[in-house]
Amino acid sequence: MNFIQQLHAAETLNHSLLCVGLDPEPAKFPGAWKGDASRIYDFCSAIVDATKDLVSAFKPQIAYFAAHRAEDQLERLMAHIKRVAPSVPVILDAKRGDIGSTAEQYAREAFERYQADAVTLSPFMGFDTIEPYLRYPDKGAILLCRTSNPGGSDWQNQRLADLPGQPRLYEHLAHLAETAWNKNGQLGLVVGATFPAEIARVRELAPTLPLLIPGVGAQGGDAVATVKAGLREGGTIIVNSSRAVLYASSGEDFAAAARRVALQTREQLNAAV
Ligand SMILES: O=c1ccn([C@@H]2O[C@H](COP(=O)(O)O)[C@@H](O)[C@H]2O)c(=O)[nH]1
Repeated sequence: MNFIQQLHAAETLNHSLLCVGLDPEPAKFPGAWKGDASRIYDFCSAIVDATKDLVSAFKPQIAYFAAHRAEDQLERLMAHIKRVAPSVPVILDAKRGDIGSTAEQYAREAFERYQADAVTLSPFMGFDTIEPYLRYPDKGAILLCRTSNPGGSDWQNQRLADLPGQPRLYEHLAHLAETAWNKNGQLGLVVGATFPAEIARVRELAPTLPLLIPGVGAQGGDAVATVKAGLREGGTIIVNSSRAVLYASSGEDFAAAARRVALQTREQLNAAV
């Protein structure tokens, strides 16, 4: 099964559009684990175990592991997810972007070292920096398009004066990703839940691509508006929530609390379909 097929299978199995983001911050860990980076695996695997039947994907963000020299724990976590939730695809949020020879190494890191099913990429350096990831035919490559942060507007909303109709940068990227760049149907796009109008515009330009949508929960994005703007027959959405789920409780009940928030979020998304 390729990434897109895996995603659809997990959506159906778990009746979910929710992706739980795995952004471990030891300073926020419960009880005796607080501040202890050697507990990153224990914390994240407990979250996985508590939510694995509620999600369409998991999304570990690599910086939260690398910052604590915890790449070995990320490897163990990826293996754990494959073992306990083999139907749930894992998106490695790495936002890589570099020349082709370096991109080949990043692709090996994501797909061979970590066994990710998809990876997030910055398309800023052009198609030759994306192509090495597409040599893994079963894997997904999800390109930053209209990001959830306010500063995303600095570049992504600028108009490209040389192109017919002067599209905005994010609009042109959405078009390329739906058409010329999507050689084997492996691409998806990142669009922030904080900008529902832009989600709708990206969906117009890229009717079939999966949209990874971070920004509900801690960033305040509207779950209902996200579903209305992004979900179409033939074009799914992967709605990510990280901190709101991970840190729903700072006590020993953190995994049960994470499950409650994941369940509520899944139901909110499903009610908007
Ligand atoms: O535009 C983007 C792209 C990626 N992210 C990532 O998603 C999560 C969001 O975490 P929350 O705690 O739910 O806010 C995080 O890993 C970001 O690096 C994003 O927020 N916006």
